[in-house]
Amino acid sequence: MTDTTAALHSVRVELDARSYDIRIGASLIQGAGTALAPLTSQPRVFVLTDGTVGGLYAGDLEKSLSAAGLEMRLKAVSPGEGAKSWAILGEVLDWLLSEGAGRDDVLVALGGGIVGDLTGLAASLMKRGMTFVQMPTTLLAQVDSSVGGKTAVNATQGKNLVGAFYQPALVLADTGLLATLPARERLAGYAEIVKYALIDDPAFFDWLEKHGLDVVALKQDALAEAVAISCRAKARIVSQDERESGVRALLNLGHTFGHALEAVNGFQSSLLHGEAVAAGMTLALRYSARLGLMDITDAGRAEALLEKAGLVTQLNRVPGGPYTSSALVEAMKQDKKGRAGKIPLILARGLGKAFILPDADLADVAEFLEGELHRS
Ligand SMILES: NC(=O)c1ccc[n+]([C@@H]2O[C@H](COP(=O)([O-])OP(=O)(O)OC[C@H]3O[C@@H](n4cnc5c(N)ncnc54)[C@H](O)[C@@H]3O)[C@@H](O)[C@H]2O)c1
Ligand SMILES: O=C(O)C(=O)C[C@@H](O)[C@H](O)[C@H](O)COP(=O)(O)O
Ligand SMILES: [Zn+2]
Repeated sequence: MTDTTAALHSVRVELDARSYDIRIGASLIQGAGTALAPLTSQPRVFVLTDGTVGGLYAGDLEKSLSAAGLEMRLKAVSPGEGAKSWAILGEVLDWLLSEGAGRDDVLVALGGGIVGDLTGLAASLMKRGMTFVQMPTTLLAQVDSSVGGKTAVNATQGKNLVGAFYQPALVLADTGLLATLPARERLAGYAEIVKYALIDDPAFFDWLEKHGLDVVALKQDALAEAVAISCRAKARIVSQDERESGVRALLNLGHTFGHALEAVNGFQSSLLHGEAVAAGMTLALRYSARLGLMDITDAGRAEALLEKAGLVTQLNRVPGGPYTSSALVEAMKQDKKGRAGKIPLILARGLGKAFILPDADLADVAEFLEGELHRS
């Protein structure tokens, strides 16, 4: 019999005692029980999901857990960024406490980045840390949010402002689950894939120019390749700088602008995180060109790659808003990377040549954004 649960790719995140594997492949959910059993001494596994993902996949997960002698205890939150809130985090912790969960229990995030960020933070807080497993079900979560241990909820003041670094013990990325993902969500994940190419992998950028649409169309070979390349890139950076004191900030390319767009939009579903990052990366590259750091035609090549897939890159066409340069710059000041009044920006000296500018001139950024808001 063919082993449909075999991982196609396995990527190791090296973090001393907190090292873990990312397994990537189709049908991994069928072997989830076998993969999780060694992580717990308890006969049950706690699973947090959202209503949509739970409706689609909680049954498959339960079957697999049950075949491994594990009972599933499930909670579903409402889909959407609103779940990354204090109120919902409190509900999740109340649920775990009322179920008697302990440090030796496993808490699984079955869902996209929203469920993953919320679940990871709950796992870090429960009795100061219970075992946490990521089962990412969106493209974005498989290439980015399930890896690296950033967990958070949002605040009215800004994105991800309350959180912790808390690594999972295992990531099971079943690429088969992406078959039900809406097209718009696929594109949001694609934006974070393009990010890795723009950070430090020009060969991957060239590959995406040829095969990017196959990734978005979920053609299995291209998809598995792109997920594995992305996870390797993220694992390499996280292994060097787990808590973002240096090089990890590169993973924030496009995010200072992107998070500002999300905050001004009020975290509504009219603007997804990945959509904000696509526009944010374009702004970062165009601002780099304005500073004379990179060629505007290279910034245009990156913009064309994103646009060809269907992502909106021009600030004046970004959904949500209204966005003003002053509101965006105010929101940028909440960036967690800021120190002593300085706001760093991730900029680029070319495609695949991102770097950290430690102290952005926000008056100049405001003038730049004003121009972008009127770009034709
Ligand atoms: N921790 C990190 O390092 C990190 C990295 C990137 C993004 N993030 C965060 O991740 C969040 C965005 O995550 P996301 O884009 O995965 O969004 P998401 O979690 O909202 O999922 C997207 C939508 O798709 C649905 N869905 C999920 N999987 C599905 C499937 N297989 N089939 C059908 N529908 C499915 C969900 O119900 C949801 O409505 C943001 O809050 C962002 O800040 C965190
Ligand atoms: O893992 C990282 O580091 C990232 O920056 C990945 C980003 O794609 C992600 O959106 C992350 O949540 C942003 O973190 P933040 O610290 O800027 O809130
Ligand atoms: Zn992101």
